[in-house]
Amino acid sequence: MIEVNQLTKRYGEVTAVNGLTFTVRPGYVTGFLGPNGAGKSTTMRMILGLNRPTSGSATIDGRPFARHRAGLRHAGALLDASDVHGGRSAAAHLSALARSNGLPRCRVGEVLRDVGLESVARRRVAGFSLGMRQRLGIAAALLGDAPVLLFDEPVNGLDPEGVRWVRGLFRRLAGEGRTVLVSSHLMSEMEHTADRLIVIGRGELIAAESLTEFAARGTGASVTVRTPDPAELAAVLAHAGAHVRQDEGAGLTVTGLSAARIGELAYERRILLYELAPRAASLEQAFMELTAESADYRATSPAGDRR
Ligand SMILES: Nc1ncnc2c1ncn2[C@@H]1O[C@H](COP(=O)(O)OP(=O)(O)OP(=O)(O)O)[C@@H](O)[C@H]1O
Repeated sequence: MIEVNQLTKRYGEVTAVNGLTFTVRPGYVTGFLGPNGAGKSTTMRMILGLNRPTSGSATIDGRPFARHRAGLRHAGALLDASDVHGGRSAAAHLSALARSNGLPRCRVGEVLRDVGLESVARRRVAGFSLGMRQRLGIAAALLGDAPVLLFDEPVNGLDPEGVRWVRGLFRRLAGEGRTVLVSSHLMSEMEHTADRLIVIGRGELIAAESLTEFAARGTGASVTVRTPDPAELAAVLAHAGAHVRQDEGAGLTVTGLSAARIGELAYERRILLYELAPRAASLEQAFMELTAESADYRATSPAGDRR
């Protein structure tokens, strides 16, 4: 489990992370999302003890990472795939890591197999593509067979087959009961990978919840209602502040009221309901809406419309 409590990091005038509090639970893939510059990498580096917080704390299984004596056995991470000595082979790079962390040499062959780099194990990393470097970075994260794993933008440079593979890998790792935190600035990458989301913008927490809960926050969220008396129900709901659209047949599409509130109002007026179905907004839409204010670098249309 990763626990972040009131974590703050300032670089001079820049506040990269501002009072972040969240928990990342074992057994799930948790997506760590935010626009470019939101503070994801800085937060991950603080969790791993590589950056010192200005204030607040981050712990892995109850202790700061630096206080875990067997570092890589406790938490593995892919932070920057280009951060490898190009003159070394993949196997030599992983062997050096295994040696310095007191891990058995046999792990090197195992993780190279896990990430599909077995056939190029003896090749110099300088000749690797970005996708191969990502796989090598993932292999390094897996080396210690750690219960807690962090991956910063792991999908960068992977081809579609690689993306599918990495999704399957994260699901398997979470299925084994590990804590898996994966950062991305794209909701489309997380939609099919993550069970839960932590969303930040300008260093501050926007959401920490399931995908379903997050999607329900978008303004595109609506409730479909069917009743034998649509005109009367539409009038009641409009009076309560909802926007109501009458669909073909006896259906209404309602925005601005929860399904629970619609059910209560119908019950109070003794209006029969045949169907009461919440429809979530798309995750992408919710993400764009909730982070619009905090996106530093987003193109605007000529009219300045940010949607
Ligand atoms: N060493 C540093 N010195 C000064 N400012 C920094 C430093 N590291 C990060 N920042 C600033 O902190 C903010 C957060 O950066 P960070 O790299 O953590 O964001 P991110 O969410 O990982 O972004 P991206 O998706 O673009 O990788 C940015 O404004 C960045 O310019």
